[in-house]
Amino acid sequence: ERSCLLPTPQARGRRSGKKLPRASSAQALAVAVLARLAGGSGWRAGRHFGDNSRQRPAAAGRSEAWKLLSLVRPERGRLAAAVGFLAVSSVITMSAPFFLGKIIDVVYTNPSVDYGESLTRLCAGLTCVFLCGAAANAIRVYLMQSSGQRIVNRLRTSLFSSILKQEIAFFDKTRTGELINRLSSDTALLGRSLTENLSDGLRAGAQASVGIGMMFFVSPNLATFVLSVVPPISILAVIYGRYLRKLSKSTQDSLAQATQLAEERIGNIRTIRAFGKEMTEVEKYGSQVEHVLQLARKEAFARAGFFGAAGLSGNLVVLSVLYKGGLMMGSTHMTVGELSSFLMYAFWVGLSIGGLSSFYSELMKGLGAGGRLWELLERQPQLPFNEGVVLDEKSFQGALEFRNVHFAYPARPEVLVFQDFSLSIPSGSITALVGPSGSGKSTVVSLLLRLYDPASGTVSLDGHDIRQLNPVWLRSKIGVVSQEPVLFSCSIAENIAYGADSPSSVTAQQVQRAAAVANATSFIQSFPQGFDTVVGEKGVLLSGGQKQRIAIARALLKVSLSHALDAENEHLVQEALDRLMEGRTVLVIAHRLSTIKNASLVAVLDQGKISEHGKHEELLSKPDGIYRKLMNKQSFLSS
Ligand SMILES: Nc1ncnc2c1ncn2[C@@H]1O[C@H](COP(=O)(O)OP(=O)(O)OP(=O)(O)O)[C@@H](O)[C@H]1O
Repeated sequence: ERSCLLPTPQARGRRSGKKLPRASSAQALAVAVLARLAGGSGWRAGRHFGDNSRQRPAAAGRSEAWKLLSLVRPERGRLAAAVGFLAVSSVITMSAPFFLGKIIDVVYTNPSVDYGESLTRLCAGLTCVFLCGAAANAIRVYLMQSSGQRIVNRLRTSLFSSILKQEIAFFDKTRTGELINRLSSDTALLGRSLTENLSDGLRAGAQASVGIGMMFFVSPNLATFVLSVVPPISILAVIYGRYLRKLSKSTQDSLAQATQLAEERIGNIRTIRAFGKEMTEVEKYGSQVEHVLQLARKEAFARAGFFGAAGLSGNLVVLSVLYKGGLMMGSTHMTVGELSSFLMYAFWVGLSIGGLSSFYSELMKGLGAGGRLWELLERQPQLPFNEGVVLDEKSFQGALEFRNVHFAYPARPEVLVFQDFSLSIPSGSITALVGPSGSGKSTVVSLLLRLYDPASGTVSLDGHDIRQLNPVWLRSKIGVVSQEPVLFSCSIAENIAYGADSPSSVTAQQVQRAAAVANATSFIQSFPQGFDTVVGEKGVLLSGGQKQRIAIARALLKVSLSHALDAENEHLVQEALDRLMEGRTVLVIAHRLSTIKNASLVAVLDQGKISEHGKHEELLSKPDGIYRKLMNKQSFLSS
């Protein structure tokens, strides 16, 4: 049952008087309560609760580069310091081969002279310089990483806030996993790209160019030779690298699927436990990770080839440099120290070029993540989040009215749920809303909560269109209790067959029979794919009662249906509901006769509008009335 309860001053006098409807807690789906407040009058225009989510974020509409800069700006002090330390450590790193070559020459060319003292001085000096280089590098890494983390934290907080302010229709259309990915990996990717990766890239770029310069300085001949050999190898490496990335992406995708399965099953552990399906789920997960393993094996094979070839070509380049350098030494164009320096520079250049290529791919990943993040960060909620008028609480009556409302869910715009729907719920009344499953009873509550706006027509509270009211304030006056069964992201047939001990051996006839007993056949057959319609997070969106009937069919395949609450429990919940409804305007969405009989008014919802409205007895006395037919069908529920 779903109810809305609205307060009235008069209702106070009735507190101890009128008996309230006995809404069945076992069937309770939702109770919406408009809290009761004392008298007064008028609008309090222009009051806002907190921030205004419809204001455009500061970065909106600016260029991509400007947006990135706006993220980095708060960290500019730390980042500038990090770049300074980066310059110091790079200069030291790149001067090392030159001085190490000098040391080798001192040792090698003066074997007969006593070079011990100058060697000690040179080594001690270089050790101090290296220590400074190491310290500068450590400080750089710390500053970059901590700035990156701060940027990521700021990004995550604004993103989470932006997500939570989106309208409900956005969540109808967007998968949760996608949003979680934005929050966790995309923010981390962008943060890293802007800090550590940028600094690694800067360092690699500086070291590669200084290294190449020094190679030419030490030996122009040898440098020309190396630079004619390396580029073709690099091109091959880039092509192979792309292939590897593709493979690695398939592995990641397959892993993501396995993770999604695990996430859903862990989240629904109670249902799995109740059906004793732990081992079935373990098997399903096992076959998913087996697929990941197959892809990972292929990737490992490709990687093994790549690293083997990379190592071999590196060694071959070094060998050819030694060979050519050796020949040059023989003809006295080069000293042994120069050859050593050259080799060390070549080594650094190789490392730096590798660093540059990973900088590039990380940068691309970061920019891709950034694009996706901006889209979400700058998305304007289509319904206001926390702005609008707040009614003066003293004059608050709690009278509700739906006038000529047309409505279709944004996720299914082609299906009109309401067509010219009008309903008046007087202040302090108890109105029961009845109607066939899927007729839009829950939608009435959603419109009341302003989770969606009608396409046309108005929903008003005390005569004020709720579109002018602050939704946060409006919802603060409404309490909702709901009870929804959980379905898995697979077909309706699989969801029903899930109840059997061995789902694979369940026949289509058994599934259909269970659905028929659970009164689910007609709505299932109304879907184009019938029993093969995929439901759950990715599938079509079902009404609460439709989901319940699928769940009932699922339970029917296992054991006979049992009630969720025992009598005592039900009594306790009922008492709480009675207290909740006391002195309030109540809208009960009811199936039970006992509940409906106690309502002051009954409204029958059929084909998008109210088809009958009046007292229970009046409606029941109409010979061909829809209400009468509905009651006849559902009377077994009143027991
Ligand atoms: N979020 C949604 N997006 C798209 N369609 C929806 C959504 N929620 C419900 N619907 C559809 O809107 C129609 C009305 O649903 P609603 O939940 O209001 O029915 P109901 O009368 O409360 O049904 P029940 O008694 O079975 O709970 C149904 O056809 C349903 O499939």
